[in-house]
This record gives sequence, C-alpha cells and structure tokens, in this order.
Amino acid sequence: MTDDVLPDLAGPIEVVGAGLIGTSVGLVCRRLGLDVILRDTSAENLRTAHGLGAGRAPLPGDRPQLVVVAVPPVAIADAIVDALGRTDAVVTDVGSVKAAPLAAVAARASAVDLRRYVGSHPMAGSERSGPLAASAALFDGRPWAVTPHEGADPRAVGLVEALVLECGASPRVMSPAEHDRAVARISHLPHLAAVLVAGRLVTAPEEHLALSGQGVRDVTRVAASDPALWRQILEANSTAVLDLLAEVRSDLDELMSAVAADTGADLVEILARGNAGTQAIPGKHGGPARPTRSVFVSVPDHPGELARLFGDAGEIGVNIEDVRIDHDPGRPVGLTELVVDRSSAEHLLAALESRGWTTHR
Ligand SMILES: NC(=O)C1=CN([C@@H]2O[C@H](COP(=O)(O)OP(=O)(O)OC[C@H]3O[C@@H](n4cnc5c(N)ncnc54)[C@H](O)[C@@H]3O)[C@@H](O)[C@H]2O)C=CC1
Ligand SMILES: O=C(O)C(=O)Cc1ccc(O)cc1
Repeated sequence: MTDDVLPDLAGPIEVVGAGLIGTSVGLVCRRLGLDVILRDTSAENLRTAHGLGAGRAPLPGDRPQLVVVAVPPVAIADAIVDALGRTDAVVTDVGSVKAAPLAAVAARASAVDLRRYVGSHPMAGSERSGPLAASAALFDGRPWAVTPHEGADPRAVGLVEALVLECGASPRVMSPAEHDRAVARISHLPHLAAVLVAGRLVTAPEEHLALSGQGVRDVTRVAASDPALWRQILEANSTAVLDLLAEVRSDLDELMSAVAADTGADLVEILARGNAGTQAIPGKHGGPARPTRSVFVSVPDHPGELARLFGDAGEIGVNIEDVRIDHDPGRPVGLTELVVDRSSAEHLLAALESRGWTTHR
C-alpha cells in the first residue's frame, strides 16, 4: 500500500468505454452510491450500459475525480491523453498490457500532466465482450495490478488502489515492465495454449467431439475470446510472449521425445512438472493454494434441484469453491461437480448421501 490513509473514492467516476470491464466498474461504483459518467463511441453499448444502471450521460460542468479508461488496447493511449487534457482528474486504464500505452502517453508528456496517470489491470474478465457480459461481482477476490510509472503522484496511486479495493479486488503494485512479463506467463501464454488446443478441434469428426468432457472445455474456454482484442494484446506484449513461446517450443520437442521413448521416465517427470505448476497458482484472495477435491453429484433435471443441492451443502457446512455442471440434454439427470476443500470432501459425500443424493467417487 502506498499510503497509510487511502484517499476516499468520492466520485464522480467517469468510465470511458462501456464494454465488459467499463460497465462492470460502473456497476460496482453505482452500487457504492457513486455518481458514474459513461462515455463510449458506440451508442448501442452506451444505451445498454445506461439501461443496466451502470451510469449516466455526461453533463456540462461535470468534474470527475477519477477517469477509468476501458477501451480496446489500440485506443487506450489516445483516450488517456484525452482524459488528462479534458479533466483535472486522476486517470487510470484497465488495459491488459502496461508498458506500451505508458510509452505512447509519455511521448506526449509536454501536452499532459503525466503525474495524474496511473495504469492498472484487473485480472478478471471473461471470454465475452460488451456491456451485457458485465457484472458488479466480476472483480470479487481477484488480483488487480496497479502499475505506477516513476513520476506518478502517490495520491493518484492511492486513489487507484482505493478503486481496486472498492471493487472487491486485491491491489498488486508493480512496475509496468514487470507486469507485462507477468501477464505474458499467466495470461497470454495460457490464452495461446487454449487457442492451439481448440484449433485442433475444428476439423475433428463429429463422433470424436461427441466424447467431449470437462477437460477439453476447461482447457479451451478462453479461446472463445474476441480475436480482434487478443491480436492487440499480443502485439503490445510481443517481446515477452515470444520469449515464452520459444521456451514452450523446446518443451514441446522434449515432450515429443518423451512420448516416443519407451521408458516413460522422462514423461513422468514432465507430467509431474505440470502438477507442480498447478500447485504454484495461489488460492483465492492471493492466499496459498489450498488442496481441493471434486465431489460429483447426480442432480435430477427439474427446477429447484440445484438450489436444493446448494442449500444442503450450506446446511452441511461445506463451502463450495467452484462448481461445474455437465448437462447432457438427452438425460434426465445432470452431473454436478462441486469443488471443495480436500479435508471436507469425505464429510460432504457422506452427508449428501444420507440426504438421498447420488454421489460418484
Ligand atoms: N476482456 C477481458 O476479460 C479483459 C479486458 N481487459 C482490457 O480492458 C479493455 C476493455 O476490454 P473489454 O471491456 O473486454 O472490451 P469491450 O469490447 O467489451 O469494451 C470496449 C468498449 O470500448 C468502446 N470503445 C472503443 N473505442 C473507444 C473510444 N475510442 N472511446 C470510447 N469508447 C471506445 C467500445 O465501443 C466498447 O464498448 C481492453 O483494453 C482489454 O485489454 C482487462 C482485463 C480483462
Ligand atoms: O476469462 C478469463 O479467465 C480471463 O483470463 C479473462 C482475461 C482477459 C484479458 C485480461 O487482460 C485479463 C483477464
């Protein structure tokens, strides 16, 4: 934290770009009772975001305290420069890459007061775009990078941290360059891995695809994202991404030799490295990863059954960390996977069985 006492987020908050992220920020701020001004070049997205209650149209004389720029990567630098010139507010952006837009804004530093600009990046989102995908709960418990440049005003940094906290997220302060190396590994490479695996499905025969289970859905989910957005993200972070892709190319060579060899020892080592990688990911709220276990329950396909299952889990006193539903429209029963703390799994299974649920071990 940059300051013992963070500046109060008092509003008005101006959001430039009322899409997935901007509308979500607007919804959170409105829920806090703050005045939110929305701007967007798309009249349709603006109309939708207004209709969702994420904010209002600008009025002459508006004086925002904070401007949040949430436009596509190619438009970010211009929107930051515009906001710094048009207002005396602190300006942040939520772009996925930090060093390139900062350099573009800094190149025009004589025209703008750069001290009021502090970049940031919520590590939350989805494969969907636009205001209809927005949610006030989007940032709950998520990390949100705050990336001040060396000349940033500490009060401006504090105000951006206050926004992050009010959104229910955890601020992580780091330099723009460090941020870009980090997201290459934890966001951009996973995205490209999902794209490559999903790309292999395009020409698959229908009877192969009919066998699809949760694994292929988990690994490919983010590949459904907007290609135009991701092209811009990858172009803005190409150096860090290329370094990692070169490492993955040599991993792939190693993997191919291991699969081709008949001892299996090397393959086990590679698979175990994967295990270690999954355990390196911190748990929710940045805490240590806690071991979880999946409990599978058959849920009859009638209204209210899922609510009854969640209600029973609540009464049993077990917190559900995550949930997945494998729903086969051809069957009267769906398979629900409840991800719970490993130490609670046996207790949950026994208690659900005693309440008449069919579980699968
Ligand atoms: N999609 C995701 O999961 C995440 C995206 N981000 C970053 O947040 C930013 C916004 O992404 P999304 O909300 O997903 O995109 P989106 O496509 O849902 O929303 C972008 C909005 O900006 C508007 N817009 C475009 N150019 C504009 C301009 N010059 N002035 C005003 N409005 C303009 C568009 O009409 C659209 O409503 C991007 O820079 C992205 O890299 C950050 C974290 C997660
Ligand atoms: O959907 C997900 O899980 C994401 O990871 C979304 C996402 C997309 C872009 C970002 O810069 C940050 C997060």
